[in-house]
Amino acid sequence: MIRFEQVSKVYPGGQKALTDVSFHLKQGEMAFLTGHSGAGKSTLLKLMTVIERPSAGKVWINGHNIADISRNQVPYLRRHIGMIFQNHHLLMDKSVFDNVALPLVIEGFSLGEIRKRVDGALDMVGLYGKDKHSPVMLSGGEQQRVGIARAIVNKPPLLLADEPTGNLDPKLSMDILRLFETFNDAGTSVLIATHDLGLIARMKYRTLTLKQGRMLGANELEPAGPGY
Ligand SMILES: Nc1ncnc2c1ncn2[C@@H]1O[C@H](COP(=O)(O)OP(=O)(O)OP(=O)(O)O)[C@@H](O)[C@H]1O
Repeated sequence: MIRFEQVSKVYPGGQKALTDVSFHLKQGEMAFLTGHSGAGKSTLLKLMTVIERPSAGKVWINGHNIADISRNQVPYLRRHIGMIFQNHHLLMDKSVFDNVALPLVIEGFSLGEIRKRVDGALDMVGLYGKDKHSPVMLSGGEQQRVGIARAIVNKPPLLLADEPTGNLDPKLSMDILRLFETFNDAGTSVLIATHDLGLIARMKYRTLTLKQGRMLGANELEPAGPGY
């Protein structure tokens, strides 16, 4: 699903963000990504979504080596990745429905199909019936769930979450994590970047730890087979 082979990233200006990072997130796996501030977590996520490209090494996403993907093809790759942000990036002047529908509108789905899928996604995150609300009328936890509904509405095989529980209390954070587990149980691969070590400790998932741009203890890769 995601495979990094000896990936390094040096930003223009010489700032080293990642050094020789190798790991593999298997299809259907759920894992945490953690590390101190500045350890390189966001850079890793930016490489997965091709916002940035590696300075050295290989990044494989859904079987594609991103070195082979032209700028025009990047949006097609991103359609297979649901991205969830800490501040959820909602459009506050649009309804909950419009926010969740956005990826489907971009993909050109019919209005009937959009209605069906948005209802389904809102149901999954426990917000069925709130489609006409404005996000400003919702609590922080509900807004975060709108962001999650938007990320899963086109059923991507991979979900990436960047500090998805950053602004939430422990109970709401746990609820969000349980939601990710539901998607994972249905076969979606999930990678969650978080500082919240308490949350990680309460769950049973593999934790990828970055320290000053290096991945701790995860550098043994099996040979790449088909489907990487
Ligand atoms: N666009 C950029 N240009 C130059 N340096 C950058 C850029 N983005 C990140 N860096 C540097 O790369 C290193 C890793 O940053 P990154 O944002 O990936 O860390 P992080 O683990 O996500 O941190 P945080 O938890 O604070 O968000 C840092 O030293 C940072 O200053």
